[in-house]
Amino acid sequence: MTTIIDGNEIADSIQTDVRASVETLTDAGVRPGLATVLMSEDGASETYVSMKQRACEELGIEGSHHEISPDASADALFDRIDELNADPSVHGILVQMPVPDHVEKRAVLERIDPVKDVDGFHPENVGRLVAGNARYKPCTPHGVQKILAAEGIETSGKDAVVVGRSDIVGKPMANLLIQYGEGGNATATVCHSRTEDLAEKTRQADLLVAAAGVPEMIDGDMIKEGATVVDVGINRVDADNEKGYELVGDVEFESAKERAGAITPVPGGVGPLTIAMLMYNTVEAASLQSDVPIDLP
Ligand SMILES: Nc1nc(=O)c2c([nH]1)NC[C@@H]1CN(c3ccc(C(=O)N[C@@H](CCC(=O)O)C(=O)O)cc3)C=[N+]21
Repeated sequence: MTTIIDGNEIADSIQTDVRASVETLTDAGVRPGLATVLMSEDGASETYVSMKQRACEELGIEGSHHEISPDASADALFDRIDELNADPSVHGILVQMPVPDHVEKRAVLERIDPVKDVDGFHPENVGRLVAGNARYKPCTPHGVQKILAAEGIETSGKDAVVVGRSDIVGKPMANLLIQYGEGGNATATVCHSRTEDLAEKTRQADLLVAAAGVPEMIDGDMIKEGATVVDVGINRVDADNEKGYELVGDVEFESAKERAGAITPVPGGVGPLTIAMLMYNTVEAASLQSDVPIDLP
């Protein structure tokens, strides 16, 4: 029997722990604060940012949202980041990606105070992660590790294949998988658009993480019998419904579930964990910046 992993349930349980830490901090006079910054009019980006703000509200985190016109200068964004860096009530800053083409993404990530970088994208935090001394683990790969832990899926000694080499998912995911400790000790292979014979690689995987951003590119034929399949893709494809689109993953769910031992759906798989781990990193950030200890698993 294939296990269909319930990401919402795992995210809820993490949020319960996060809520307890929010209370610890608030009782000590520190209300955790997260600032989201959006420089885009893209519908999906607006949806994701509002989901993050809603999660803040539910957990007692002070959320503030900042919109900057996509036509504004890069300096308008940098000035706002500087203000948020200097604001002691803001412990975490998230600049929603993508930013417009005239704004250099790298410069944005480097502008955020690394202690407030709850995405974990600043080069200092990337370096710390690779060195095995992470400050904030990037939310999506960290969420994948939480899914594996919640389902009791062993990674140690296993063949893990990550499809996609992005800075926000593929690279940090592979790094976490090869690290010492729980959720690590795997043999990780990273595949991408130039990989020759992708299916030959994915069929070796005990754990397959699909994070290429290509709708339904992984089908059942590419999956080893009994493998764990984690689908990170969240793709909007045109559909004949009132929204005009539906969400599909990077995995063709119907054929994949016939082969997988366990599989995450889209929606309701990794997505909710990404939000939960952002909240987790925000309370970590508040604790670090205030020296009030918290106890998060
Ligand atoms: N600086 C930055 N940090 C991010 O973490 C970041 C970002 N930029 N840019 C865009 C991506 C995308 N992302 C999602 C998070 C949760 C869901 C999620 O919860 N999805 C629901 C469905 C949502 C729906 O209905 O549209 C689900 O999968 O069940 C989706 C997408 C965070 N991102």
